[in-house]
Amino acid sequence: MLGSFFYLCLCLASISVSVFGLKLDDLVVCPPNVGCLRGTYMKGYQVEKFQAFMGIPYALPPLGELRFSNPKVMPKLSGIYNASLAKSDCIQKNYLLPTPIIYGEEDCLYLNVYRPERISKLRLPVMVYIHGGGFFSGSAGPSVTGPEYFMDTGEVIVVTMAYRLGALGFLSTQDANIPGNFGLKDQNLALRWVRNNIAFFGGNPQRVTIFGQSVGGVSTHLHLLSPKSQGLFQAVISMSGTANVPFAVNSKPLEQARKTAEFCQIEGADNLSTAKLARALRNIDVYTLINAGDGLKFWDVDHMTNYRPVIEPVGKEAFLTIHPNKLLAKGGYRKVPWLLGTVPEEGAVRVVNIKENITLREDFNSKFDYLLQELMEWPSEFNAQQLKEKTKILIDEFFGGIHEINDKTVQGFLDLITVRGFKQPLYNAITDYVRSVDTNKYPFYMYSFNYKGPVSYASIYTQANVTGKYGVVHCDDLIYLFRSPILFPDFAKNSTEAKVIKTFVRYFINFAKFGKPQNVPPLSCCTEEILKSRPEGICDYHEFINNKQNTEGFEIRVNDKFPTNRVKIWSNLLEEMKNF
Ligand SMILES: COC(=O)/C=C(\C)CC/C=C(\C)CCC=C(C)C
Repeated sequence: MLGSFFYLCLCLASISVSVFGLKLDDLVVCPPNVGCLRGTYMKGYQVEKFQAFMGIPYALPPLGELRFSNPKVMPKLSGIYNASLAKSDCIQKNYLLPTPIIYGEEDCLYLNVYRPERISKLRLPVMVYIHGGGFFSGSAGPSVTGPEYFMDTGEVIVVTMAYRLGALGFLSTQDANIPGNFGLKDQNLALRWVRNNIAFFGGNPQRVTIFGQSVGGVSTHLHLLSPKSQGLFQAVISMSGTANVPFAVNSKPLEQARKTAEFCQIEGADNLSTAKLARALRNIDVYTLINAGDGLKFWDVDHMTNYRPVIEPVGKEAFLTIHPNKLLAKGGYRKVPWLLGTVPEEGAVRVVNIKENITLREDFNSKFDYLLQELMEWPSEFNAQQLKEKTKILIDEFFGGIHEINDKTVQGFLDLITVRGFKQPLYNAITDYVRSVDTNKYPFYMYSFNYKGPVSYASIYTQANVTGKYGVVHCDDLIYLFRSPILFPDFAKNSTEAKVIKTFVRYFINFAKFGKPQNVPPLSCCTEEILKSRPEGICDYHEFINNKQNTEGFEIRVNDKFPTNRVKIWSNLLEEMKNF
């Protein structure tokens, strides 16, 4: 009896402060290199409570000289740090909302750790979430990225982190003065924090899954490609974003840094040395800096994502030194269990507001060919004549030859952005993978979240309530993974949505635990031959879909349909994948 009492104390000593084996306080955790953190209890969605340690600093505040610098490890905290409150989001101008305003803080490099109330002696799998938001917006906080549904299971530890956004996260002079990729380096440092400290919360640092949505998905894929992130995780879930999307890499960062400086009224912005440019940009008021990003827009809020990851010169601290497309084509990255996710109407993230806002739509239609061409982000090697011809092919294919967004053509517009922005990159990422990796040894998995519920992000993207009108849109799968009390009301506990949450969260947790989906219909292994043999499809994937006929109201089935013909139209237009 006494023996097991001491054994229990020994286990608990690593996760909470103890004196002579007596726990002082469950809510105080003291990782030796971090210092002591006092967390709080939060209410679960189905369970009574779980523990939250929020606003933990993982890097020095990136202020003053540290603005546009690689993140620096946070020194050990003294005393007992109050980790019971979430910190502000990273300062951002959120172009995803119909009226973008600036909010948040420049001092924002904090992370949140959530764990079940009762921790077993077995270390729990850890799931680290990287939020999306186009590299210019998003939140790691519990009012948008609430961990309640994961905590209801009592089976995992969830970590969310904030990372620098927009110019502060991604502006670059492409040299040592402002190397860029700060947002990704922040994520990397947060992952290092998890590896070094999560055991003190009861987590298993050898069983870490990173998952992210949209540019969070892009980020997860980039971590898979970057040697800097080697050894920091054991599985990856990339939702609605891969490293080869057209908004993943900035091809002209220095030009953009100079333009930003010009819009900040910095004198001589276009010919200052990069050292002087960096000094001047470090001294600019943060609101002026963020508003300067508006000057980079060619129309309304487009391109939505201006500040992006960059290819850095080779160096000790570089995160990405080779273009992701090259790495993907060569298979030059680590092989860990990989789950890819998508939704049917990804393109709605931009299309809904253009269609619903009459002023915007009319303005778009008044310069339709020009704006459509610009939106497509063609590679710079095509000349004006080629672009004109390629745009015509798109208008014929997706708009039935009609040069206008209207009720008849809107679905075509939606399909166009969906395929160009998300599905063609997804298909290419898979093609590259099956070409270069033995998928019998290193399989990957895919899901499509098609469940149509009573709320939708479509109504967040525009002023009107358009839930359902555009189908299942970009971010809608998040509704069933994270509680977002500032965006959506809670679902009734006995609703179909509550069941979807339980099932979808379980799907993710099983992947984190076992490296593959469990207790769902099996998928056949994806090979190059299978992919090639399905001109109207893709390899098998799990589809989450409504089903009024069964008691659950939804089902998971195996599907293989994909807009492959349109993917190929794009691949031809981009002159990619000639031999596939
Ligand atoms: C939550 O959303 C995100 O993280 C991502 C974005 C806001 C980027 C959305 C990107 C587009 C609308 C552009 C798609 C790209 C082309 C059509 C070239």
